[in-house]
Amino acid sequence: MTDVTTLPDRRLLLVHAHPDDEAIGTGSTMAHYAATGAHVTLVTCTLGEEGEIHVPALAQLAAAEADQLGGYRIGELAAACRALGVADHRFLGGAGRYRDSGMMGLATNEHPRAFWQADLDEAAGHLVEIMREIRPQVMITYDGNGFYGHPDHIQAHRVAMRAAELAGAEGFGPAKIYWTAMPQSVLEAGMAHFAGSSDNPFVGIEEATELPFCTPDPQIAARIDATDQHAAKEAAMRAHATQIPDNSWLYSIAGNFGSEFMGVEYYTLAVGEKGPGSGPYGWEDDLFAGLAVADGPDRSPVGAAGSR
Ligand SMILES: CC(=O)N[C@H]1[C@@H](O[C@@H]2[C@H](O)[C@H](O)[C@@H](O)[C@H](O)[C@H]2O)O[C@H](CO)[C@@H](O)[C@@H]1O
Ligand SMILES: [Zn+2]
Repeated sequence: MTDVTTLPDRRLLLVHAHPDDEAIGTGSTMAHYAATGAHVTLVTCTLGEEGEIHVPALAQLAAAEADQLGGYRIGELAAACRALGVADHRFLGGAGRYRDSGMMGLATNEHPRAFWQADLDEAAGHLVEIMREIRPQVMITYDGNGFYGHPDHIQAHRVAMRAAELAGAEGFGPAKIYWTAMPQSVLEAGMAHFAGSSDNPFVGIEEATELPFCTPDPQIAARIDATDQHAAKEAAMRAHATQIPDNSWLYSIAGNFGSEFMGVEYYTLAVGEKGPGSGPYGWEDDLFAGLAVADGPDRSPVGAAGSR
């Protein structure tokens, strides 16, 4: 059990569904806050047992074969966390407690240990104990649709929000809760890039507004430009080699539909007061903006110039 008085002033908790999500959606944000002295805790809810395998030599690890992909992805995730400079990583309920449910509608959703089948309060209880220990001021997870509708992402949202409610009732819930998002203007500028990516579950969609993860620009609360950390994010994504082949749609997502923007990540604010921001919609450039710890000694400016 960590003594919170020994931790840095700024403490960020991220709740993700599978090994790879942390890099794709929040890798630069994690690397930035780790590099500037905040304590970053990553909680991953499953081992990703049902994932595809884009490394031919590992094909027999698949769920329908040796069913060893989950264990292998523990190693990929450890390498990704090293690349991001994040040392505090936990699996929700311990490694292997909750199984990857597979894509929505598949029979794997019904597996008795599938995260999609988890008892909400039991799963949230594991996260409450991490919040009790770390006392994060800021939490990041997904919106109610899980960003793109995957059952484990939807469940991660539900569990994270329930845990924050329970922790809040005991006085140690996060003051600000953000959900990952992509602004409509960014998606519209990169649709051609997105349409040309591989293994894309949304292939054929031509209008950005038809993508489930499209958020109108005025609803975005924070734009974290950690472009100086884009190499760390790319290294973390490469660590997830079984999941993210070179031309994967996930590189489009990670790079905001344009690899030159790999270091910029966007969020809506679900809980808490938005702090000072800039631009036409007052986007924050720091997730701790408005909190007493925002001006801590280890704070360094985030939010380079940059148009997206
Ligand atoms: C980013 C993410 O959530 N990845 C999940 C997802 O992977 C997708 C899945 O394999 C699908 O079949 C592919 O078409 C798609 O390209 C993948 O992104 O779902 C997996 C199974 O639940 C999960 O292991 C993976 O981490
Ligand atoms: Zn995922």
